[in-house]
Formats: sequence, C-alpha cells, structure tokens
Amino acid sequence: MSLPDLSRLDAAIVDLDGTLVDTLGDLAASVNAMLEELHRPTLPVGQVERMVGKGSEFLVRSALEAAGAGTDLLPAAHAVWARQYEAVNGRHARVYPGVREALAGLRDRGLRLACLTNKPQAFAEVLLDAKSLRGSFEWVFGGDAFAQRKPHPLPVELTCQALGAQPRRTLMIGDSVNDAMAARAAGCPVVLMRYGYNHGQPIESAGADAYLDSMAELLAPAAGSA
Ligand SMILES: O=C(O)COP(=O)(O)O
Ligand SMILES: [Mg+2]
Repeated sequence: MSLPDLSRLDAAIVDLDGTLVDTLGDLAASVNAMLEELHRPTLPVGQVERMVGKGSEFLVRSALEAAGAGTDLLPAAHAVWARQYEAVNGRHARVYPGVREALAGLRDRGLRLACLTNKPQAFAEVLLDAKSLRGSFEWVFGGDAFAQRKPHPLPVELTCQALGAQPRRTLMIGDSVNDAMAARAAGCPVVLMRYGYNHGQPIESAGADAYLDSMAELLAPAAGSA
C-alpha cells in the first residue's frame, strides 16, 4: 500500500458513483420502478448494489436477468429505466464525507481535475450540478462519451489527453475494479475508496496502490482522518 505523493502528480481523474456520491438509493429506486412498470418482481437494494459500476446497460440487463425477464426487453427496459432515473436523479444521493475537502485540496495543490464515470453523460452532469460538484472539474466524461468505457483504458487515456497530463502523473480515484483495471492499463496510479461499490467483491483484491476510507486521506495521509 503506497499513498501517492501529490507533488509528483499534475492531475486526478475521479469516478462518480461510489466515489464522489452515494447514488445507490436513486439507482435502486429507478431499477425497481422500471421492474414494477414491466410487471416484474423488485430487487433488494443490496442486490442492485452489485450491478452498479459498469454503466446503465449492464445495470438494466443485470436487473432484468435477476428478475427473471428476458433480455429481449433490454432496449425498451433501458428507456423505462432512463425515464425513472431522470425523475429521481440526486434525490436520495449524498456526497461522501471528505469529498469536497479533498477536491478543494487537490485543486489548491495545482492538480487539474476531471470526473470520469460509466454513468450516462447527461445524468452525470445533472447530478454533479445538483450536488454543487460540477465546478470542481474541468471535464466531465460519461459512459457514452467515448467508444469504450471503463475497465477499458481508452476513456482514461483520452481524459488524460483532455487534461494535458501524462498518465503516470495522473491519479485515478475510484471505487471498483473497473477503475483500477482502466487506470493500470492506461499507466496511471490508482487509489480506491473502501466505501463504494465493487460488485460484492472485497475491494482489497482490486489491484490499487492504496485503499482509503475517505478521499481526504489523500491530503493528510499521516492523519488518516476523514
Ligand atoms: O453508472 C455506473 O455504472 C456507475 O458508474 P461509475 O462508478 O463509473 O461512476
Ligand atoms: Mg464507481
């Protein structure tokens, strides 16, 4: 476990769901509203949690499978989910402790910041605005911004380019193995938050440089405080 030396970094790329904002309440509410509309059984929140992090198509497909529905419903179901999510986006969501402090501290130290999420771009922009986080980032890139999404390295490489930073000097901050795999393959150091969503798997096996309980630990690693 080695915490990054901020003086050796020019930029940071920050994941959204499970890293900046706890969005599980909105995601579960919208998935279950979709299933109800499709006359399917709803799912426990803990089950929905394991489906978060690989984008909305994966979320909807996994929910349909878990509810015993055929994936031939996928395009129509995704449209239903998107309408439901738009209606609740931000309502049950909360910014994790330490996030605002960490973003301000990273910016104060001269790091350029981008948010890179697998959440659809439009929903990401609305959520970040609603939580007064949009202004912290020079760029916001959603799961539909590029030809590939995390865990593919392409979105990380293109975000580094947008920030004008070399991958080895750009820290990925995430909560799941998708963030770690994308960062590693792009050549970025990576830290993962323990509080997020990792498909029901232990986060410590995700291959990060460090695992944190609060993003604020990046600013004062010795204190280890939130
Ligand atoms: O929409 C999702 O799957 C969540 O995406 P994120 O963890 O990359 O922000
Ligand atoms: Mg995430």
